[in-house]
Amino acid sequence: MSGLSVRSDNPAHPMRKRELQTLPRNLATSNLLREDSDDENMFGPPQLSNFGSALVCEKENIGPGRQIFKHRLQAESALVHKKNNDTLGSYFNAPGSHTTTYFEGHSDSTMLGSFKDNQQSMTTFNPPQTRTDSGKTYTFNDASPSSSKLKNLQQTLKDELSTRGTRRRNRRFISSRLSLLGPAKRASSSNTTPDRSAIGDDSYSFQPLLTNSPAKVENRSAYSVFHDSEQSVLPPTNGNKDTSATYENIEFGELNPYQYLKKHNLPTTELPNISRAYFERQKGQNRSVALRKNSLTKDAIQSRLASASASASLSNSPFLRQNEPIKREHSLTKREPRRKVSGGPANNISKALSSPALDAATTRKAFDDANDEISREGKYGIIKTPNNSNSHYPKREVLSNIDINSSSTKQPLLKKLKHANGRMEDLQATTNKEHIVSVERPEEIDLPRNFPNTDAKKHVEIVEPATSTNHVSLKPSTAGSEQLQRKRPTVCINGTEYEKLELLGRGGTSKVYKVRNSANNKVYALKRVSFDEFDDASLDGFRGEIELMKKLETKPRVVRLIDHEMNSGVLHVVMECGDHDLSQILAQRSDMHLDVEFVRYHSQEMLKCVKVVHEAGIVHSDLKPANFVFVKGILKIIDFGIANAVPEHTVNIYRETQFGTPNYMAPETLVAMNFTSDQSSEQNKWKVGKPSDIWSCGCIIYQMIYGRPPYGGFQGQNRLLAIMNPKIKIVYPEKTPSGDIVPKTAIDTMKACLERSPSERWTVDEVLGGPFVNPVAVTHFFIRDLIKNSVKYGFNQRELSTDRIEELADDVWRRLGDFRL
Ligand SMILES: Nc1ncnc2c1ncn2[C@@H]1O[C@H](COP(=O)(O)OP(=O)(O)OP(=O)(O)O)[C@@H](O)[C@H]1O
Repeated sequence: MSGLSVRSDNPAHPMRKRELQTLPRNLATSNLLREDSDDENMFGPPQLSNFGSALVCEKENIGPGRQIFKHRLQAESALVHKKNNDTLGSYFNAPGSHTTTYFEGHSDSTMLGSFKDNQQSMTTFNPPQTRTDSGKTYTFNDASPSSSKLKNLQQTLKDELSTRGTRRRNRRFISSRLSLLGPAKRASSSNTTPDRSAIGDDSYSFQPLLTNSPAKVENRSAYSVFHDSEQSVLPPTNGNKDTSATYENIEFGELNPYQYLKKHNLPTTELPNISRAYFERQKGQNRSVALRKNSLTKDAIQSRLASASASASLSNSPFLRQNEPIKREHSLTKREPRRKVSGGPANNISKALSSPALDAATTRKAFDDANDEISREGKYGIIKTPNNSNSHYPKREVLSNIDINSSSTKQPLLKKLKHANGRMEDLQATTNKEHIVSVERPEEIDLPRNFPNTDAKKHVEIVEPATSTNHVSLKPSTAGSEQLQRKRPTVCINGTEYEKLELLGRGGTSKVYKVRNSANNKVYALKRVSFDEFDDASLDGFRGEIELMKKLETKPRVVRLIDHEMNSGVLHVVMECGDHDLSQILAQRSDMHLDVEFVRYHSQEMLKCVKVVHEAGIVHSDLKPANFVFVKGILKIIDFGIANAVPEHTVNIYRETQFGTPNYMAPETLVAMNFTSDQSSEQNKWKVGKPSDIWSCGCIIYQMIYGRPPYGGFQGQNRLLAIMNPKIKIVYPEKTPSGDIVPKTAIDTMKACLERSPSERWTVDEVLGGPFVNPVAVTHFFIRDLIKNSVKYGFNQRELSTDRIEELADDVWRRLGDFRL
């Protein structure tokens, strides 16, 4: 069952037929058919019209218990938008819909829907089955004889609406174009409606365009005036509604629709039609091209496989592989608008290759232009006239004879060609997967023979020995390192080869290297001292150092001697290698705040080294931070260059030369030297002893706390004079330059080490056991117990001498040391 069913309360009413006959007229006069209605009105909510009014059910006509149905909107929408009667009918008369029962009085309806069998629908609106016009109610029934008329009416409405929509879109499109033209252009556009009489009737023909009604044809034909000479541009349509067919045979050439329109001075209203024809044609062409390219790509793959198996290197050239499967489609390139590229073929190539949006067409054009340039210049041979329009590019057999070495001037262009081909190959490799791009065969060029095998230049051997300049070995770094190793100097000491790795430091007469034993690959420090063979004093000094190191080689706090050799004015001493010396560590912390624990720990380590030397009866006499090195975390003493064995029970020894470092030298060593006028041999000797090393240790502790040695503020010889001058006292600020508080115990220790009188200085054991280096910790319990015992002791011993109190203090102190909290 289909169709619109309108039913009145009285189907036999005489007014019914008449009203039905007047209905189309009402529809025609409704706003739906208004000529000048715009799209918004057309497709928006329907306006109240006569027809719309007719859709309103009068309450009295519906009957008691029935609500007035005012869904004009739905009714009109249904009438306008439903395209077929089936849909329309199903909309109104679908099973279970509310229309049937509505008029049977068994259901109720609201604005949101109707009720049937007490079931409410919130989604389906009741259609306006009853409509009143001028107080009359119409009932549409499928069985009505006017059903066919209604169908026709619906069809007419639909046609009109679609036509009007198309017209509206055209107007919008054209008006936007016109707005771009500016007033003058718009005026001329509108002037494309010339007065026939004024122009001459014979020179113009009127072309009926988009229209459905004769009246519109007449009106619109006024906009379609063309000169005779342009008849072929826009052939007559003979009233054909589908105006796109009018433009089927138009030759656009390289023009786009708009250019075509402007060129032929067509009215802008025709632009949509021309565009439609233009794009329809493009669509067909694209489809055919895509099919052709797909087949070409398959050919290309097969060709590549074939060329890959070929032994000739030239046939493996990407340049040739690229061109082999190419078949030029002349019509295709003709269709594509070509860009004008300035700067010649070279620029074209570079632009094409440098373009981030490199595509097949760009690369192809660069390739073509390069070939064209080669051909024009004629440097590489005679250009053959293309045999046919589909063969414009050189054949691979011809290119195989090109000798790029025959002329140096040819190389840049050929390089460009190769480069372009490489890019084209990459491009094709990519596009082959997509089957959308074909690469065209370049124009045939007859080039000179002996074209070199360019692939041979690119050949890279991986494993073979280097026989050519292009050879690349897998082991360049290994070979390089071997060469470097060979270049490293080696020193042979007592038959053992040592390879010099780096310079660790240098002294007054020596250089110390980090070396590696070639036999066992162990790393050592090698001290190399140059001396005058005939300087007996120096020779004795070096021999004495070696002897001391041998004597102390078992001591863990002395750097271990490995080997030594002395000949030809050079002393080589191999010893265990340290990581950092103490001077490097102090320099690293120069900008840092005072760390008492750091000072305490390194003071301990240093004094332990000195203790070992002193216990061996040796005075180092040149202690300085640089002479202590950390070997695997243990501070060790080095450099016994001016050290001397101190005879047992001897406090001081005297040396004839002074090599010590002034910053850390004890005053007694300087006072004893010949800064006096007396040059006698006795006074010309340096007095050194164990207390001198303690002074040096005091200077190093002072530097660790205050950042510089005690007399570090003096420069040059003034420093020596200041050290010797007893009136110049060493200051011990309570705070460091950076404001850190210096512990009292640290100050006391420094004072004890830097006593001007050697006999008043603490020994190494005293410093090691001192409150700073070896602090004693007490607990609250210990203090409470101490007080308790003291009170008891005092109660019994009312009289206590100072000495007795001192004895008691020493006893407690000793016990605290043993207690070791
Ligand atoms: N065994 C070693 N391990 C690591 N580094 C060392 C070793 N021996 C010396 N050095 C480094 O080499 C530097 C110089 O060595 P050394 O102290 O023997 O020369 P020197 O005392 O300046 O000589 P001189 O006594 O002639 O002044 C040291 O400051 C130290 O940094």
